Amino acid sequence: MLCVKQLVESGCLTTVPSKYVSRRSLEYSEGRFADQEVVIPIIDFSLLTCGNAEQRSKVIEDLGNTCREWGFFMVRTTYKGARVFDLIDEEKHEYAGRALFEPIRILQRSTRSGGSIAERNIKSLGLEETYIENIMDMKSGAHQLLVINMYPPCPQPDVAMGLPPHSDHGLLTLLTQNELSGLQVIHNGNWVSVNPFPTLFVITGDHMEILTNGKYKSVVHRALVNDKATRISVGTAHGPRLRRL
Ligand SMILES: O=C(O)CCC(=O)C(=O)O
Ligand SMILES: [Fe+2]
Repeated sequence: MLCVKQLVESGCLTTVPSKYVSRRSLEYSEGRFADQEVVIPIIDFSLLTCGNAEQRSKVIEDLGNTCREWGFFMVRTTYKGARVFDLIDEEKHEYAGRALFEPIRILQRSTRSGGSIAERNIKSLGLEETYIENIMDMKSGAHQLLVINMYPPCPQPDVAMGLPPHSDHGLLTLLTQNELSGLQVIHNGNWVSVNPFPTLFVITGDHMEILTNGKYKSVVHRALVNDKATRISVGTAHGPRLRRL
């Protein structure tokens, strides 16, 4: 049996093989599609560094409200590496590791961004920014997972699922994608489509929900496929070391 990538590359895929037909309909019980377009919140992190005191505290307040209400938000940032799909080749090389076992720089940067977003999340609850770092002993090591998802075009997008509904473990996941949409999150019992956005999505994970006693929700999300072109998403999940849990 050919894998999905081989099937697509064979050029003769006209229907989805039964093995890949999603057993659950796209509108399965966990959520229905929202009746009207829902606007997903955008948090402007650049204001934390270049805004005035009032703007900075507004960002923290917005972040708290968003984590409580959504467990998901988009980040406006001036950091170029966040727009990895828009970089030209020379720029991409700046983020490459120089040696085989050197971590790719974009991941190191992503660790810092993940850490600082988690700190702000916690601050928005009125706790010390270092609260998670301290109780999870994250100075002595953290867990990071890099996931690269590729969704080739599918001739029958309504019968197949790219990634079934799930929540992410970890504190939060930073997600970026090429220009194609496909990600959906559950909001108020409805599936809401996340339209392409040129920077980062942040998904609150299970550890964040547990550490905040359920105040910040770990959001259920999924990825749909499309029949037009290959969609790629890159996610980095950040959390405490697994043996620390
Ligand atoms: O492809 C996407 O947009 C979702 C990816 C995802 O949820 C994951 O890797 O955990
Ligand atoms: Fe996920």
